[in-house]
Amino acid sequence: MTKIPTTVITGFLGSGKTTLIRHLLHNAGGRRLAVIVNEFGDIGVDGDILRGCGADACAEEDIVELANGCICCTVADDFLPTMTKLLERADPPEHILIETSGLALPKPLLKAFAWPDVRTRATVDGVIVVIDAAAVAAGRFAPDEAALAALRAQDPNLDHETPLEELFEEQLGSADLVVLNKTDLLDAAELAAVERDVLAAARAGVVAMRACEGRLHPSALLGLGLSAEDDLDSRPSHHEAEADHDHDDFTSFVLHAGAIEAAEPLAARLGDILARHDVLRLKGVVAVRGKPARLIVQAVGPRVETYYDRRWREDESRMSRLVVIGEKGFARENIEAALIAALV
Ligand SMILES: Nc1nc2c(ncn2[C@@H]2O[C@H](COP(=O)(O)OP(=O)(O)OP(=O)(O)O)[C@@H](O)[C@H]2O)c(=O)[nH]1
Repeated sequence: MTKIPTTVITGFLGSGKTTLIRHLLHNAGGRRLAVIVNEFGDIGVDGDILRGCGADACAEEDIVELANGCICCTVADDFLPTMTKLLERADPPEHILIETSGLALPKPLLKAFAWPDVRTRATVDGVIVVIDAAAVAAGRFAPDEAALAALRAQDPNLDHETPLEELFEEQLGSADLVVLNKTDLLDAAELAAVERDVLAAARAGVVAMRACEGRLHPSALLGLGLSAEDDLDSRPSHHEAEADHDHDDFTSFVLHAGAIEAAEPLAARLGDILARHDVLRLKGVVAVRGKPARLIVQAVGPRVETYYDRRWREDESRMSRLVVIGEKGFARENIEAALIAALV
């Protein structure tokens, strides 16, 4: 039996995974694709955005959400049944894309491809790690050396890595191909420096492709034919010994609100809130009074983007909902209060 090639697309929160998949779906060249989308946070935004993009390569039912937590922790309960169902379809997809949550450790997912139900019918074509080149250049994944030195002076046994740095390394270490995304936000010298640092942290032989909004030709991303599930030992992991990794270092909440009066001031208001608080990611759907379409809100670090995607359906209630993700201990009450005040 021919195995269905499956591409795992991973990378930190907001690096551009959904954007890259949207581009793939619109340029699939007749190939029938299915997408499994996993998100951190209690509401699915990415699946909704992908379904809203209306690409021919992928019907709405071919986009499947795994919403019960990070894919690396729910492999047996969520991923395997979903994948098996997809593979058992009378008319299975020609290629499967899996978007992991931005906080996922890819290795437990790769290990699932060794399970008998999956192994005989699917193979990991390749692991693509999408990198927010601007966030790397801004030092978001690098430790604050001065602060760490001070902490270490108090406690010499201190773990030397921050949660962000560790996750970044873990994802990068699993890559077959690195997409250096958001190149529009950097100049040539900055980009070259990021590329050098990223490749130094990846496995030997891994190449980086530069991209803006994930716009790469599908032939560069799909059909790598690497059977990554047979090559797990070369992918280092901090969590090899942990059966269950519960993302203790990160947390999220969902904010529900009514329709807002006008879209224009929202981005600036959100930008202001994000400049004052340590939010890693904010995204969701906002209803604007009198507007027939949904306003999508996206923020990665302090950068905010808003755009209308599709019309509200008759059966949908026109409510706003935002998911907010940060490191554990972030000022949830203050952020929540500020967001409620901004969503008017
Ligand atoms: N400037 C710039 N923005 C980009 C680029 N690619 C994506 N973005 C924006 O970055 C934000 C996050 O993009 P997504 O594709 O949702 O990122 P993601 O990795 O799927 O996010 P999570 O699933 O939350 O981890 C959105 O506002 C995108 O429009 C790019 O190349 N340049």
